[in-house]
Amino acid sequence: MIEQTNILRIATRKSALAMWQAEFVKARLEHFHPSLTVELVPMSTQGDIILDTPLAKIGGKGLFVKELEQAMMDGRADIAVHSMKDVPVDFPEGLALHTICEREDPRDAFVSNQYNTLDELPQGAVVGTSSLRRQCQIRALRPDLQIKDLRGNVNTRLAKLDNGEYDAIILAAAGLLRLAMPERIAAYIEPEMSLPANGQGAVGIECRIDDVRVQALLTPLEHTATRIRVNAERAMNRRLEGGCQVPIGAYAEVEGDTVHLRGLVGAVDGSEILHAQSSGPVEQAEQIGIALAEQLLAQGADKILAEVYRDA
Ligand SMILES: NCc1[nH]cc(CCC(=O)O)c1CC(=O)O
Repeated sequence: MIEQTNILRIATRKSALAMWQAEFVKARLEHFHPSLTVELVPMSTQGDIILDTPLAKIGGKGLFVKELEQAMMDGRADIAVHSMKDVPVDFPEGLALHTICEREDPRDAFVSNQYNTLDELPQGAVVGTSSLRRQCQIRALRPDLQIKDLRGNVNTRLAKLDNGEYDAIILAAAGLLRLAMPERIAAYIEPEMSLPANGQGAVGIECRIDDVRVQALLTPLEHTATRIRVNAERAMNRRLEGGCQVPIGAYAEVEGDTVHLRGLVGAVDGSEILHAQSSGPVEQAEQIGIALAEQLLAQGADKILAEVYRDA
């Protein structure tokens, strides 16, 4: 392949997990394009800087991507590597999600130094999570537990657990597996008990819409089944206006030519959780996501979400 420029710069957050994901994309790009030089451009985002306020109150997940997007718009970077879970449903003008890489384990993980499972936790135990989605599902399973906010990157959260501030914390299994800490996972929480967030475990790559050079370089990193699953999940979130931190779960699986999607909207206190599921041909992943959102809205999801936004 003839390349005018042989350098590609990756905008990334500085957290260990973000750096791992950027290094992973760098390695994949260098594997497919041996003559390409890939450089990382690490930066701090508002989401990394403001650590003392619950995410829902400071504007949600867009905070983790804005600085990276600005770097691409200014030409300081060519791509941004994101955890799909942290990517808002809409992109700024001139940027788009071009590539979705193969998904890691999408499940939530139960992490504790004393207890092996959620069931083993004694009455009133303190569980750390900053995710409304995890909070409402745990409250529904175990109304007696105390949920305490937990912010910071994966290592910060683990340090807070080790300090004794929590009896257990819930993290995405993907983050712990990528950071080579599988022994930290006391138990995987099955989707039936804690439906993952849309895109959890998948890495996505954003770039400028008009950058055909970079798009050609990215193409071999695309994973079709993951793309279908994440498209269905994100379409559901988008229809529910799940723009910021919300108690929404969305999880799709592909079986042959069929995509199965499960969705959930919950009241933060776990008092009410709406579930829905739907299946259809993979070519219609997004329509299935939208239809599922509409099923949830018809069950009253709009009222639950309006309450969440009012309290945030
Ligand atoms: N909210 C932060 C975040 N964004 C992505 C991951 C994990 C990795 C992934 O989902 O790909 C995490 C940590 C967590 O939820 O424990």
